[in-house]
Amino acid sequence: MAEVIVVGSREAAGALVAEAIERLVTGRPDAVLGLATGDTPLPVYRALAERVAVGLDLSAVRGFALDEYVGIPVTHPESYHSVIDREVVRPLRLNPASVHVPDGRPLGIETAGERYEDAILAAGGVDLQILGVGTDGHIGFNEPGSSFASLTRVKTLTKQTREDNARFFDSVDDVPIHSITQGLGTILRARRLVLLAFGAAKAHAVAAAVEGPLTASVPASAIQLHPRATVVVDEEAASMLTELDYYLDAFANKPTWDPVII
Ligand SMILES: N[C@@H]1[C@@H](O)[C@H](O)[C@@H](COP(=O)(O)O)O[C@@H]1O
Repeated sequence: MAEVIVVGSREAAGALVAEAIERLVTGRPDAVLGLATGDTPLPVYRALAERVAVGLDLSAVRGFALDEYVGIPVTHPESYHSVIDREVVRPLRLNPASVHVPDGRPLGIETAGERYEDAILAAGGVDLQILGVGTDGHIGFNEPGSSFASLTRVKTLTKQTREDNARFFDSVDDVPIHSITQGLGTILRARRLVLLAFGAAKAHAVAAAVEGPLTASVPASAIQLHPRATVVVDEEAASMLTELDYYLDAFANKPTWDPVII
């Protein structure tokens, strides 16, 4: 099962995951990070940027974003190319040439998924994958029904996801209909998974992912198949977990030899 860690705030979650990433990179300067977009991972990136400001060197780190919209120019401010550049590459002083985002441009889109898979394999795989979760239980843009074996490919977004993401665009009609996303099979190959979720709106998705049946209807439930998955949530996002007391107890009694996340 996934290890569940309940934190008091988004900032505390960011600090916890940033510390694990610093440990990872200290041991392996060219570690490969799986990068999520959305609001959820921002506290992690902010906490890492603070560490970079006081000397942490992430310049050899490599990165692979989870997903990208299809059908908007890469230069669009809400393309995940732009978001990753703005929220991750620049503040963390990563080498832009080492950070990859799926190619959502129409030309060659049929083979873009395969090319992305090849690039991840050539990099030696993802060491630590950061994940958020959609209110409908999607991870990346793997909408409900996505195969647990899926690899990077084009997915049609659900109405719910387009409505959730409309806040980044002028209107819901401006949210692209298609995306290109790492598959659940791709995500499960990462050596470590860290799924973050904050706020009551995510409580249902978190409970379904951690404790619900393994089902393609809740793509995030795929994390139950991963041997090293950690779920970092605030109290609101944890509020529908039936076994909450057990998770709190397990974390309070975590063996000292067992590091948090990494
Ligand atoms: N493709 C992204 C997901 O990777 C992200 O997890 C989800 C939740 O977003 P937020 O973290 O803003 O709630 O939104 C988008 O759909």
